[in-house]
Amino acid sequence: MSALTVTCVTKSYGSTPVLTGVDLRVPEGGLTALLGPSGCGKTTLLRLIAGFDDPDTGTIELDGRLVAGPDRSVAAHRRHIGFVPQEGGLFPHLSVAGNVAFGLPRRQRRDGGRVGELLGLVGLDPALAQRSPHQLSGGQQQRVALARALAPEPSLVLLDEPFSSLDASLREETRQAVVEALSASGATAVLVTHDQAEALSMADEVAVLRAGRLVQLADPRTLYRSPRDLDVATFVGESVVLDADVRDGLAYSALGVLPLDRDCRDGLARVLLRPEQLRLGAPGAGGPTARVRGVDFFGHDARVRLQLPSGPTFSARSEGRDLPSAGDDVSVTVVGAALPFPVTGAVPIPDGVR
Ligand SMILES: Nc1ncnc2c1ncn2[C@@H]1O[C@H](COP(=O)(O)OP(=O)(O)OP(=O)(O)O)[C@@H](O)[C@H]1O
Repeated sequence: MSALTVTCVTKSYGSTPVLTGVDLRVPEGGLTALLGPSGCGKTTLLRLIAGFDDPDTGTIELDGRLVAGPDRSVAAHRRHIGFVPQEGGLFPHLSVAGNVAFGLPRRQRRDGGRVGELLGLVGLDPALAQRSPHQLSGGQQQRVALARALAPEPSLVLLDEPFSSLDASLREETRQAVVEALSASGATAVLVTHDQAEALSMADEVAVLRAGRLVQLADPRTLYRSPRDLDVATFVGESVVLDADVRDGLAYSALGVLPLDRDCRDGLARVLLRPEQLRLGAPGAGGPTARVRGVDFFGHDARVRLQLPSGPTFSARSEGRDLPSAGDDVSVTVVGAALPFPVTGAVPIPDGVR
């Protein structure tokens, strides 16, 4: 059964539509990320689910129970939903234990064991229980906020960009702790994020929102490998987009003749590759030659920015060793298949490679 079912939800503020016909199902025990650029309606959808606002049309069901719909709006505090806001929202005058116990049913509030259990669940040392929130790091505060949200064993936990205020190293560690805690508790969760890496690495399913519409709902691998369109493709990861002529199942492109990983009718198309599919070698080692325009070094790997003699630019991902330098010429070969998107109508071929 779906823990959360959103059906054809629409919401406008004044005359501005913010959500249009959104359908979403979140399976029980799953973590679904709502991913989209700023202003696409993620927070609005989360607020409607939480009961902080009502949809104009459509319905929301939690565990099969209608909580929002025509003539029905169950109050937020009766929806049995846990909420983890952007910056934790801990009560500053309460200790860690006080904050966590606040989420517990009244009869369990004096049960120190349960507080310790919840702190353990989110990977925090129970010795922190008597600290004040301001004596914790940002990541620890977010874990306490999650422990508080999980305490009453809610039907659903909503997390609104909970890692956005954390620095990179803390963010990684906190994400992992949150995924583990959610999984161990069996909770169903919806995470709002505009960070594609966060969505792909944490979620069981990712719902991509664009301008108030849900454009794709898929597991992370499917989303990355088979995005519904090029906008989704470039939003969920770095992309190499080539103009191509498709004939008999092959794409004739500036990077050579590429196999396709799904059927595509003959004619003009754009094809998608991911930068990690490109291999760089000495000039003449196979594939076209490109000039290195720059290298962004990340340690574990690097982004090599390239340009073909005919003008188009694109990037490859290369291992951190033996990297070329700006001004070098390299050969570019493609590993694996390209994903085709037929170009409909008489669309002029723009840049070629992005
Ligand atoms: N209470 C409101 N009144 C009027 N317009 C609003 C209101 N809340 C949100 N909006 C508008 O609705 C649109 C969607 O906002 P929302 O906060 O849901 O987007 P978002 O995807 O969560 O963005 P972000 O990632 O920046 O938080 C925006 O254009 C925003 O200005």
